[in-house]
Amino acid sequence: MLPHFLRHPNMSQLVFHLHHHIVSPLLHSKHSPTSLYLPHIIINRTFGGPPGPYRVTLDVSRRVTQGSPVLVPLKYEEEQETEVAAESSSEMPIPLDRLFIPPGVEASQLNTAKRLEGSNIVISPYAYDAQIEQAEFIKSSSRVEECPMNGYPEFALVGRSNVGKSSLVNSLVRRKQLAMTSKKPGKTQLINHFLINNSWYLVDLPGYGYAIAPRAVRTEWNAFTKDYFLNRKALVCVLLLIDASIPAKEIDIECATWLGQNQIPMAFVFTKCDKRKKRKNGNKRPEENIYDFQNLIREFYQETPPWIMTSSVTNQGRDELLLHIAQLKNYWLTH
Ligand SMILES: Nc1nc2c(ncn2[C@@H]2O[C@H](COP(=O)(O)OP(=O)(O)OP(=O)(O)O)[C@@H](O)[C@H]2O)c(=O)[nH]1
Ligand SMILES: [Mg+2]
Repeated sequence: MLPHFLRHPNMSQLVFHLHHHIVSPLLHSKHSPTSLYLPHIIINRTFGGPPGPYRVTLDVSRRVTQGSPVLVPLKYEEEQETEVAAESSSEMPIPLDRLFIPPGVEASQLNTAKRLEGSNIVISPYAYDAQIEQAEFIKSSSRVEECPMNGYPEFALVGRSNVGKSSLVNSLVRRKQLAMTSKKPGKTQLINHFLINNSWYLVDLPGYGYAIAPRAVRTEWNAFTKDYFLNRKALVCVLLLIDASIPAKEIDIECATWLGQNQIPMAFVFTKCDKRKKRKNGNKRPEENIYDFQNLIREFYQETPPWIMTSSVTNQGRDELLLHIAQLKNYWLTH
């Protein structure tokens, strides 16, 4: 460990300084031909807290094989709990490298940026007009070619059968049964388009991993959804729903991995965060399941993906998810 102590007035200057005076020289110094050592920089500073001074530590012990992707070797850690205006007092601060920075946020804005409660999502200047005033069921389709073709931006809900996709649609639009829900998995078998505020679509997709469905149906689902994810031009973001009341299933990890490897814009929407099963039976809290899940999928994502906690019973995360949808949609419409 090589300790360095720097004083710097703002984060972007600090990062610039670190890269030019510390990271670059280290990367270009005497390394063996097959491997190099990436400095691992720890900056003790809470996101959203006051600017510097920062305590910077260089850890040159991480060996990275040449040819593997060079990740920006910066790690930010909290030194103390600093007051952060946007976060509720009960929430833990999130290190900067675990935050999702949406498009439209400049590096210089990071010092003052706020994040959505119950999520790792930073709020951008495009987070406006988020409320749903009008919601209308448009059609059910069984193939991508049958889906509406007017090019409105689209947000697709995907996830295991019974995870709560249709319930989330109803919670977002504040209607009891706009989307049909059921205790029995496999209720939604078609792609349902809901037109919101006459300007964008919320799409309820059939659930995956529906065990009772014949294998042929499941294979077809895979072919269909992959086609949809890869070729639907108006698809702004896939909302992958994961049940936070239980540990993630293998099929959830598979889906998350596939989306990450194919670089499909997505967000993890954790559902059923109101459900707290008894700990004495070995169950974990939603927060713990969410934490475990992220560790399982981290390596498949180049950048930290966005995640948000929701419940269709208490409507936790409803306004926050709508704000995230709005900031992506508004950016998409203007670029
Ligand atoms: N406690 C709790 N239960 C929920 C929540 N969301 C959904 N459920 C319940 O989970 C069950 C399945 O919900 P659906 O919304 O039909 O699930 P789905 O993902 O649309 O399922 P398919 O259409 O079969 O793919 C229902 O019994 C819901 O009442 C939630 O946030 N909290
Ligand atoms: Mg459904």
